[in-house]
Amino acid sequence: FKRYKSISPSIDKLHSELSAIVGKKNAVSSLAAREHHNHDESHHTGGSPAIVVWPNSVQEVSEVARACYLNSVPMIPFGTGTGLEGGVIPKTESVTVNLTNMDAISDLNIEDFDVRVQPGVTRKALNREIRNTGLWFPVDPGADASICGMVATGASGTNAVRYGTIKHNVLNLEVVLADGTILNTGGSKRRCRKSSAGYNLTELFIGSEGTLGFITSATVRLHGMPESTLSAVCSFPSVQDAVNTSIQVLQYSIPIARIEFLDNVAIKAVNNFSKLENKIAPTLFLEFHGSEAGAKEQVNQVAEIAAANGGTQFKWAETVEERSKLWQARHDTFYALLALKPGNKGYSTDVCVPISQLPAAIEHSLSIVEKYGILCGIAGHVGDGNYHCLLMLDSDNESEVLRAKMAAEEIGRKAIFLGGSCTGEHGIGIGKRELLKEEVGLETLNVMKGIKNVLDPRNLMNPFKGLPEI
Ligand SMILES: Cc1cc2c(cc1C)N(C[C@H](O)[C@H](O)[C@H](O)COP(=O)(O)OP(=O)(O)OC[C@H]1O[C@@H](n3cnc4c(N)ncnc43)[C@H](O)[C@@H]1O)c1[nH]c(=O)[nH]c(=O)c1N2
Ligand SMILES: CCCCC(=O)C(=O)O
Ligand SMILES: [Mn+2]
Repeated sequence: FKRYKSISPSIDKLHSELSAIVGKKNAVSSLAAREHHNHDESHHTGGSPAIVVWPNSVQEVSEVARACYLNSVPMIPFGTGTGLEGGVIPKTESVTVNLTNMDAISDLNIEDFDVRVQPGVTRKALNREIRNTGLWFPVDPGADASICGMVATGASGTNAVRYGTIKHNVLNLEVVLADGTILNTGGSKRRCRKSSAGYNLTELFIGSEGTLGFITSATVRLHGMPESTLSAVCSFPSVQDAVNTSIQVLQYSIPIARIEFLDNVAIKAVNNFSKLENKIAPTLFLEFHGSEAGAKEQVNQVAEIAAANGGTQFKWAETVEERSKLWQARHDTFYALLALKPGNKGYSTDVCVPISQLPAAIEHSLSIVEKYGILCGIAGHVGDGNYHCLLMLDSDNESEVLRAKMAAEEIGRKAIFLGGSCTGEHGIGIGKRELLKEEVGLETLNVMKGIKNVLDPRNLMNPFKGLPEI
């Protein structure tokens, strides 16, 4: 294989040092390894890492970090590469640290509803492992992402309206800082539901996108499996009617488990891709969890609200298979939309607004994509006020790339204007660094920069991501 030819001698020296730490076969600069680590699932592009390492323990991560730190070479943590903001893409000559070899699930406390996972554990792997305990881990970005990667991006998904986002489900983190220091954000072995002890360093690392350190294990909360689960689809005369239904469901404090919006384009795409037969109309995918009586009561209340907004009768997913087909289709919406224009890349926006502002935000988004002439499908976790416009673009078409970028920026800016965020769950990554500045303001940004400077004074942890340049 072709070995990477570095421009700086320090990389060759570092390669030998890293091989001595993780073993020769776990410190690689082959073209295949470099290309595997030069992209995520987004449209973003950049360079390839100079070296990829696969540490096997937290001590090895610490020694790898120490070696990179002493050689002043940037490091990029790599989970499962399903991110949508280019977070794992190198922007300078870097070492990518692939954490998937560390895949232990430990400290399962069934009575306390918690468990500890290393970065190689994905959400599906955890749920497989604990399936006979009556517990589950509900945070579900469509992809089978690593749970530590989900912590790093501040992820959520379709269940957040009922079970919270990853932020609400983390009790403690073990992290390795740029200089190799190992620490537990809540203190060693802490796994209590609440703590007022000191600054909340656990939340500091949630959504830090690899810019503050490596997350080498996460202690997360589990939930009891519901006794009864009912799923249904309901279509509406207009986007507003569907969105108003979800707002009213929340206003009545109905503890709905999932309430997901898909527009006409997205419904057409999932029908084709996942062989469903939904009416082409603004649609809600719904799920209810509870005791048998409790879930039915929720259904009756939501059916009444939907009908008052012109919704059709619920179409039920009757069997377990039908239910998982429905939610797999929702999770595959990104790929379903891309299949509408084969060869295109997807540029996903991710705004989150106060729920009362959803109708105005979505209406504005639709006018923006029309203005820029971009094909777009909308899928949203409307129960959280969070939705995605997936802008389809041909990456060889410069004008289209530019127009999509401008559209995404205007959509993000409008959300900020409405009291919302430019990213509800995907993160800032490469593309939203300027919007972050507009969202939090200069004073807050300066505090963030100060924190970055304390934890990573040489700016070696995933530079050019998250924060605008210092
Ligand atoms: C089809 C589809 C659908 C969705 C999504 C993706 C795809 C392909 N996502 C996005 C994605 O799954 C989500 O951002 C995951 O949290 C990324 O986890 P990975 O392990 O793949 O991180 P990945 O390897 O892509 O890294 C992402 C970022 O986190 C950092 N990182 C990763 N592991 C780390 C660690 N152990 N320590 C420190 N930093 C680390 C990286 O450096 C990078 O900056 C999503 N998301 C979502 O929130 N809701 C959703 O609905 C969806 N839906
Ligand atoms: C098209 C949306 C991008 C992925 C995502 O976050 C989701 O499906 O919810
Ligand atoms: Mn999403």
